[in-house]
Amino acid sequence: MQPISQVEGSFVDVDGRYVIVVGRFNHHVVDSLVEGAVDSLTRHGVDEANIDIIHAPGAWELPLAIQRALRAVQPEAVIALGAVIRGGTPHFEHVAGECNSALSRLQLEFETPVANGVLTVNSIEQAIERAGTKAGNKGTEAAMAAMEMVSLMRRLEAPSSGDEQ
Ligand SMILES: Nc1c(NC[C@H](O)[C@H](O)[C@H](O)CO)[nH]c(=O)[nH]c1=O
Ligand SMILES: CC(=O)[C@@H](O)COP(=O)(O)O
Repeated sequence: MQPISQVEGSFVDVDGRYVIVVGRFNHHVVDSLVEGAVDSLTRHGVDEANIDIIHAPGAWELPLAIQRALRAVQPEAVIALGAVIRGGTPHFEHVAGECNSALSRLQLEFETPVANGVLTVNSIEQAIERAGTKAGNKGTEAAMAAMEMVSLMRRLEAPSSGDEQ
């Protein structure tokens, strides 16, 4: 039986341009997500000159900012960072739900990895736990996913007509 072909991304394809788009709301938490993402990219060899950071007011505005960045910058990947923390009204559901749905749609529409580092949590404590304390750093995780997806996309590149073997 032929071995099943397996393809996965690595962390050595680091010559691409990365755009980090940040929802500033709850910035004390989000700042730690940004720090984790930038640290992860640079420690894996991404040149700081190839990292752009774009700030939007909040998670609701992330999709539009990302769409514009995808068109204008044409990065290898986008890393979306933010912190949506449940309050006392249904607003959380709309902000979190619409943001996540749009990130997924943009990823597919532009065929560009949009790593999701947008916290959607029930409390400030949960947010702090996921921004570099006991539950890790979602910014770091999103950057790692972005680098791996950049590598995987390159390995899955649809061969152009001249490349067919
Ligand atoms: N409550 C949170 C928000 N709310 C603000 C919205 O994102 C948006 O900026 C506003 O509705 C104006 O359009 N944003 C977050 O990122 N996190 C929250 O917890
Ligand atoms: C995610 C939100 O919009 C939320 O933090 C706002 O809080 P509230 O629902 O109490 O207005």
